[in-house]
Amino acid sequence: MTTLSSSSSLFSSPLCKSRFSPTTLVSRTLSSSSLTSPAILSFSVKQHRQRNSLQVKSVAIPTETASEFDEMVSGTKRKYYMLGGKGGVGKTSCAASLAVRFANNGHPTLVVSTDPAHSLSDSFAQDLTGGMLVPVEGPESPLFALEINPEKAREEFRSASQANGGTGVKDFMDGMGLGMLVEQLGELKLGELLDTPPPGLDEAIAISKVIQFLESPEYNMFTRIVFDTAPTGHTLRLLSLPDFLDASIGKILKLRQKITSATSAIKSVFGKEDNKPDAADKLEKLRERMVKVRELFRDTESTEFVIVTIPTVMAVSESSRLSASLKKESVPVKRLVVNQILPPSSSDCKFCSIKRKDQMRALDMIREDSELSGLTLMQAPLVDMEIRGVPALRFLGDIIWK
Ligand SMILES: Nc1ncnc2c1ncn2[C@@H]1O[C@H](COP(=O)(O)OP(=O)(O)OP(=O)(O)O)[C@@H](O)[C@H]1O
Repeated sequence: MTTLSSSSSLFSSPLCKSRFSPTTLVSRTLSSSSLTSPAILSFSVKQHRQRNSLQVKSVAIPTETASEFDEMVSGTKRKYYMLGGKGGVGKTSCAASLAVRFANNGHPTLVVSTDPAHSLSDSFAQDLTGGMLVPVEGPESPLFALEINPEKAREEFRSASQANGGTGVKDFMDGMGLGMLVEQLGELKLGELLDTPPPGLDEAIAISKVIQFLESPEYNMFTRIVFDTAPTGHTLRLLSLPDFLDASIGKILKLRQKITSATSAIKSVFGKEDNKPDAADKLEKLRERMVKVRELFRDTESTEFVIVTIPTVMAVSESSRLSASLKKESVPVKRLVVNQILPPSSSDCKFCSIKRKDQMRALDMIREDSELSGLTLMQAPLVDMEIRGVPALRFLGDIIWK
């Protein structure tokens, strides 16, 4: 069994004389009056750690009012949670902890990393590479994790697209004096696009891959799907990418149609066989999945995008822009997780108190921000341990997702 260890404090700097021991574990909404002095629930990390190392089945966390998590967990209809934000703010930790929390509350859950720089394996302290679903040991209901291998997914996409403009078709068409039609395929530069993929392409392909998985009956059991998405820039490009790819593939398919009708006319004269039958089908399927990705992101019934941030001016500004872009793209956003908040320090640590003041200013900024103030705020403290493995994720999840 993995136990939580805390061998090193995050505050071992000479500036901080006392060992850091956070006690402010709270999730509140922005409508509450005292954001700058969050209510302190007397529930220490130490207590939590003790409970986890004893593997207590249900961790009783004091709650303030009807919980946000109640809403997230209710119903057996499948729901998708996409977690995204600036790099390094704790997206993976939050996504993995949410997945553990769902699984511990009766939902067979799948957690997927579509970030090309995966850290889900590190977070679960388990090897999840290989592009297949891997069972995660520990939670009460089934929890599976999946790291999509972007290279592999892209390769699949490439072979589908090349099959339409590849040498097989070209040679055949050249032979028939219709090579210029095939050249038009080249002008779409899909091959180039795959050699130097724009940010977002890997993710779009990864998400479409997940949809492909979920279409098969053996994956019907999952009622919660949590996505650990790539950092903000990728996510924003991803949102416009399906339209772009949809258009490109649409053009290719039209050309393919022209080629097919030209070849069948020639075939009927010369009796030649075209043995490239299913490439267009494959491409069409891919296009359909891209459209599904786009629809999934905008489906208010089943999907929610959760923005994860930290209380710094830079992160809050980026979150505000992300929220605006998501709104523009009609992606449903309701909650904002502010991670790594320093609890008030009882020691005379100057570094801690300056840092906390800065953080409180950033929280004020959130409250005053026109984009973010309408979101439900969920606060998570910076804890003095590495969030790794199911017990640690369970611990973090119980704090954030209340
Ligand atoms: N509340 C927290 N308290 C202490 N450490 C935390 C907390 N949240 C995250 N961390 C730590 O911060 C580091 C980065 O977290 P994580 O990998 O979840 O971020 P990320 O946003 O997914 O990063 P990337 O953008 O690089 O994928 C990890 O070492 C994680 O354990």
